[in-house]
Amino acid sequence: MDLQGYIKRMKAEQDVRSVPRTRRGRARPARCLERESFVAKDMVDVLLEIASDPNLEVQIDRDGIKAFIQDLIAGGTESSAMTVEWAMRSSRSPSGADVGTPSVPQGRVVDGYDIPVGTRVLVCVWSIARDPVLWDSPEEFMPERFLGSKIDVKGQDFELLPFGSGRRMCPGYNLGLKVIQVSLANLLHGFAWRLPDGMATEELSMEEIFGLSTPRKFPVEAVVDPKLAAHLYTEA
Ligand code: HEM
Repeated sequence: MDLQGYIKRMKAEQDVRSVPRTRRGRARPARCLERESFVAKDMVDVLLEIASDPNLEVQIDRDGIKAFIQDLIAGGTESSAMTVEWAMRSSRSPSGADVGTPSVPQGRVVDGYDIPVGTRVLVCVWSIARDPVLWDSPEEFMPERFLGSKIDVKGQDFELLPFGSGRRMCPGYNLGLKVIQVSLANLLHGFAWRLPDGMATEELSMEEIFGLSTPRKFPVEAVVDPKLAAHLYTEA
């Protein structure tokens, strides 16, 4: 199957995917999952087929395919999961967009510096996001600083680049933001969260460690109580 054929098939799949519903109008997760793995297997098949085509304008080899899939898995899971964990700070209702601290390096020519062609330039978005010239109390975790702010995370405001910018910007940013929003909404709507007895909010460590997605140094430990009727936690 060629790329066009694959895209057509994906679209047809999407149409089918929107159909299965429970009687209450909810999507049926089991059927969806089956289809997701089917689509993922298809994608790998198509990539392998493309890799063996000598006439392609831009060649992709098996290592390229592996890197691509690794990008999708790492980018599609850890980045969003880490953001949700950072956002789960007791007694606040933060949103995913509040906590963008990427550590994936990005390349740009730096204004005013003579960078020879071919130089690998890494922009440290970590320090830009903590620059006291740009941010008040940059070391403070203050999601509310973004309330009413015009700065967004879509690569246009260079003070905040959690998804990078330009043509190598994260292609999964929309999915990432939605996953974070839905995960947080469900966690906050479905459960009452508090710190373990005797622990004050200020004691919660905000230290981080170096990693692909800047994980917390210490995982959040919280006490969780259900807020909703029991059947709402098990219904498909
Ligand atoms: C909170 C969630 C996410 C964050 C913070 C994030 C962040 C980033 C960053 C900073 C880059 C590098 C951009 C650049 O070089 O300028 C990137 C690239 C990438 N991301 Fe994400 N990402 C997230 C979610 C996702 C998701 C959900 C997917 C896919 C399902 C994804 C797939 C990718 C891929 C394939 C690239 C490489 C793009 C390229 O090199 O052309 N990301 N991401």
